[in-house]
Amino acid sequence: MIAVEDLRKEYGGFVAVEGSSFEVGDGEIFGVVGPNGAGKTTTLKMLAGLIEPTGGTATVAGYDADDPAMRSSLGFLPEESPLYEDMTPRSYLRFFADLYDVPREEATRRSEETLDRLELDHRERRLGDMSKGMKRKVAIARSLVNDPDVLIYDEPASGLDPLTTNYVLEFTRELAAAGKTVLFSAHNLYHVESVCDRVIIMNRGEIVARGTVPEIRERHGETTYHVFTTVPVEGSDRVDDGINGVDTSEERIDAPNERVDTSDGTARYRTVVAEMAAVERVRSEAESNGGAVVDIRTEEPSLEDLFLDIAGGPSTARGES
Ligand SMILES: Nc1ncnc2c1ncn2[C@@H]1O[C@H](COP(=O)(O)OP(=O)(O)OP(=O)(O)O)[C@@H](O)[C@H]1O
Repeated sequence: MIAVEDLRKEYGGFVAVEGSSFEVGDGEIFGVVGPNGAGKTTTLKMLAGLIEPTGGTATVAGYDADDPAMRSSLGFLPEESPLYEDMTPRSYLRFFADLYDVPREEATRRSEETLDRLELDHRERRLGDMSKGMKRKVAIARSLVNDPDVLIYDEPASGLDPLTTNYVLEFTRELAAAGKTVLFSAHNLYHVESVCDRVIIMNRGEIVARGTVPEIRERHGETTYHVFTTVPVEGSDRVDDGINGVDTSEERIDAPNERVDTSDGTARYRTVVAEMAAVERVRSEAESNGGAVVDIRTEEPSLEDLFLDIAGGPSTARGES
């Protein structure tokens, strides 16, 4: 597991991470998200023992993060992971297994299993001749050669096509299901939402939101109602009442839709509102225009929406000019 308490990193007078505290349990996938410069990589590198914190503590798999003994329990996948171009996936993985003193047979079995799971062919091809996606798979396999308890993955799916991305996300879920602790950072918030049990949102070096996505949604988000009517709803002033800044623009729905599409090609109109009271105003206005409400759907904000709301301000860290 991972335990972080009041972690801080200063570069000169510049505060890159401050007051960061969180815990990640065994079998949990924990997301670290935030805009550029929020302090994500700095946090991950402190946990991987690659940079020294200015303050606070970080424990990884029961070791202080700066204890070299911790490395044997950690699989770190940095955002950029240059590989030795003249090696093949097999020789490269063997090389790292040797560094960790993994017995040869065990290392071969483990590496082949991971490469099978990630569907990496051409295991004797020169790494320098492989695509970016193939190299990423080799880097992921490398993070597992020592069978670590804790995985720290920075943008694991970066540069991968959608199919391979799905393999990697599914694979990450399997690692957690097998009891590994996974810290996962990615800019693609749909990936984060689909794999992470809990997340923290960082901005300017600090954690500004935390919890499961539904918890964050409850605290910071707003459900919106999409009201479909048979007639345009005029008088947006009236409709706007109590809408709390949500986009209320009416939009003709031309695209086919299970319920909205009608066999006689009748148009439907959608109004987006933020409260049930506003739905009723749309209904009465439609009825007074000779129409009716034909459908109401609720839409919950995605992690992406929440992120933009919470961390949408300038991403400059404090102390930066
Ligand atoms: N070695 C360094 N010296 C000085 N400042 C640094 C150093 N490394 C990082 N920083 C600064 O610390 C802040 C946090 O950087 P960090 O790389 O942790 O952000 P991030 O959230 O990972 O961003 P990104 O999404 O762009 O990768 C940034 O403002 C960055 O410029």
